[in-house]
Amino acid sequence: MSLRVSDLSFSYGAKPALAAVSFALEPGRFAALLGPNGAGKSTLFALLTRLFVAPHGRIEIAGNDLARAPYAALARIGVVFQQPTLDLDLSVVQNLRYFAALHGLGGRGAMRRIDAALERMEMRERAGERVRVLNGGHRRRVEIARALLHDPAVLLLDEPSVGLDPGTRAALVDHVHALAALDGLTVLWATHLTDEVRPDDRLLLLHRGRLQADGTAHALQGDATLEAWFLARTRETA
Ligand SMILES: Nc1ncnc2c1ncn2[C@@H]1O[C@H](COP(=O)(O)OP(=O)(O)OP(=O)(O)O)[C@@H](O)[C@H]1O
Repeated sequence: MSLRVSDLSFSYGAKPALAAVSFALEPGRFAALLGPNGAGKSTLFALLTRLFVAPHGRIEIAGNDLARAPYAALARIGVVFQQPTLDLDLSVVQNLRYFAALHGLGGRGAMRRIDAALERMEMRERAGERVRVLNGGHRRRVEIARALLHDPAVLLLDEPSVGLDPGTRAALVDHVHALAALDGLTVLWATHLTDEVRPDDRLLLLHRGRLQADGTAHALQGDATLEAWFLARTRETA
């Protein structure tokens, strides 16, 4: 398994945010982490990236225990956070070189990886342009290329389509599906939008900090639309 989460719980003070969450993802899998606002998606990502340390439970990334071998585990994970973090005044390639250097990658080896990552995201011909002139979808693709530079086994994306128009969103979802299918990358894509989930995707439904459903999207939704299924499963009972 590329990513294994076992019995993970977390609270902000007295307020529980995640309760006994467990799942495992195999290589090449696109998994949608679907949940309404406040479900606990960002908290789960903060634990997976070790921004927070989980007091309960266990996380394994490509066979490395995040608590016992954090450097080995984090080296196998690529992350695209909800808030864009590119330097708008640097070119695409300068942004990527800076990040490569943070990972101890330099010289020709780094440039080869940068070329390959931009190629994977169909952004190679934009390498010399300032990020400021790129549209939102292309900026997101650069961020994904950056997250792939160190050749991770697992790619985490926290609501990466926020602020993009529907066509651009759909193209980005397609791109990342292709990465999982062609490169054997394990993808965990957090969203609250059901139209980003494909029928064959693994679907993890998170609501009020609990994993409420885990399976293939088409099997979970049955005869309902995914939107109707999602609303029924997450309707607040006051
Ligand atoms: N720093 C914090 N302090 C206290 N409570 C927090 C903090 N961050 C998140 N929470 C609470 O924890 C719960 C889970 O929040 P989280 O941000 O993980 O959800 P989410 O699914 O990512 O939502 P969103 O889509 O709005 O980002 C929510 O009830 C939220 O109010």
